[in-house]
Amino acid sequence: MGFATLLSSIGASVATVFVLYCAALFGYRILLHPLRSYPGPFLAKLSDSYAGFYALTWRLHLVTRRDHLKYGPVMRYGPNRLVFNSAAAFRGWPMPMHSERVTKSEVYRVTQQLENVYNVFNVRDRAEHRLKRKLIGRAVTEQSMRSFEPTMTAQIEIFLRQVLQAAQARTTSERMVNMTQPFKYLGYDIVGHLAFGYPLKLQTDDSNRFVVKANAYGNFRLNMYMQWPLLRHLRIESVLDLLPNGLRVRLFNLIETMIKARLAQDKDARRDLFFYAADDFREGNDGLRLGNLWTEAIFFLPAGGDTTSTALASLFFYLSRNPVCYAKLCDEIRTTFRSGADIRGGPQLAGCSYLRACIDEALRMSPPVPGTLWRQLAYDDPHTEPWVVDGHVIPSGTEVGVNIYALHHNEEYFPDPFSFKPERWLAANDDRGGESGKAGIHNAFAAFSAGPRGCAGKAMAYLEASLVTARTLWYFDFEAAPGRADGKGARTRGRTDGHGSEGEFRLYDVFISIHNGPHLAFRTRGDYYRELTGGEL
Ligand code: HEM
Repeated sequence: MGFATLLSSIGASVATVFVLYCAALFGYRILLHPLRSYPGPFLAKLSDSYAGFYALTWRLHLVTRRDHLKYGPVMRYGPNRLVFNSAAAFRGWPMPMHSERVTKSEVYRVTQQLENVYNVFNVRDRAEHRLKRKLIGRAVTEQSMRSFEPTMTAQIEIFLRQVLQAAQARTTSERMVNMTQPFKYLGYDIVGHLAFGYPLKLQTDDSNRFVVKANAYGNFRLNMYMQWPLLRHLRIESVLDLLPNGLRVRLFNLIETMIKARLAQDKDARRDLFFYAADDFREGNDGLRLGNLWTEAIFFLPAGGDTTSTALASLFFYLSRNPVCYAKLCDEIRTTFRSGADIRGGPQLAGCSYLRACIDEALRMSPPVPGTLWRQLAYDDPHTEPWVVDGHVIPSGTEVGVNIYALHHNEEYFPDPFSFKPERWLAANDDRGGESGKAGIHNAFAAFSAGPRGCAGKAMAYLEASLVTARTLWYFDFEAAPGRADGKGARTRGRTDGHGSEGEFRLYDVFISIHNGPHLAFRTRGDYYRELTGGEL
């Protein structure tokens, strides 16, 4: 037998074995698998490539909602995955009897850089998580926020002075601002101070602005891995690391600079994340990089920098398209406070119930984390009774999730889901127990997730969003910039997985949301703005 013949017969045997393996695997998944009777897209039952493909196109949140409309409230969305679209399923896992039994699923491991180094976001061991959460949580408690507020306010004032510049510009195009950028820069500047007391200065200098793009690419890659874990073996990041001056390399260098700058100061120099966590989070065996502090920083910066800016961009979008809501909110802010400087965290700001309702409604319609957060029964769960989610007994090894975007647009909880209606959050104040009442819709509000793995920075997010919105409306008026479509045209002709309506702020899902716009035109309100310029015109 010639060499070529030998080679081709080996090739044919390998191909046959592969085809038989796939046939057996797919046959098992369709005919014998414990999830076989659940409805769902056929390809998703065979392989995670279905979700992986839509993650690649940034539309997985839209497609998941569309599929729920077709297949119902529980569907098989991967060989071992079930996704639910009900408040009962969402509230089910943080219920006391469940919370100790459930943890983040295996897929979060794809976000680890080293096998045994975890951060608060991806750690799966519950005892280890409790410890990390306690340390990280200290930096973002309501009490810590009170001492951090002056730093946050100083950054917000930079933002407001830039808005003033735009409002006073001569030409229409200069007066128009694409709000995605200033909100991203503000978000990162604030979280840079909160993490390591570090002035990232994205608002005033473009040297570090690449972090926004670097984190968006990083999240996109990780989201792909989370949806289609097989892709992880491609190790794209190793290739990216070879690119001199690539975004990932620059991001890592910047984080190293931030940590080193903070290490050079006294621990007590400021009340930042480092202050609270430095004694427990040390350098790794390989030095600073990949140590605990490093891995926490890699997560903390986008967690705090990207999310709140999405909440603000979508809120400003909806306010600029809903004049009645805009007027009501202005009235609340402008009658509650006596000056812009008077707008601070505390009972008065917390008492602005319409403001809070507007923020919640924006978070509902355009959630900064729009996807499915996968959970699994903890590997060391000592209980013998089954894990039940919304009446379904979950077979062992199954990953379960609720898609935040789909739940937030579920008409059962949010009638007319593509309309911006802050009133829905106020309407049922007297009907706390009722299904359609406040308690009912709060149960289906998942923007911050819930339970022990819910967002640690929720208090900070509300403070930041409230201060920015209230102070902007104190000094300025704004409207949608003429000639800019923003949300319009979101429906793609012939496609059924487009965004729901023309009035929706378009988000793209890369685990966090990315977006563009809204484009707004600002006007100063009377001469209140002089407070920002020290009295100068
Ligand atoms: C509107 C703004 C925000 C939204 C919508 C949001 C949403 C979320 C969500 C959905 C999770 C759960 C992720 C998962 O299960 O995989 C989460 C986790 C987390 N968030 Fe936020 N977040 C926001 C702002 C912030 C801020 C400002 C910080 C801190 C500076 C922060 C810190 C964290 C941390 C530390 C976790 C991990 C919690 C844990 O696993 O124990 N977040 N966030």
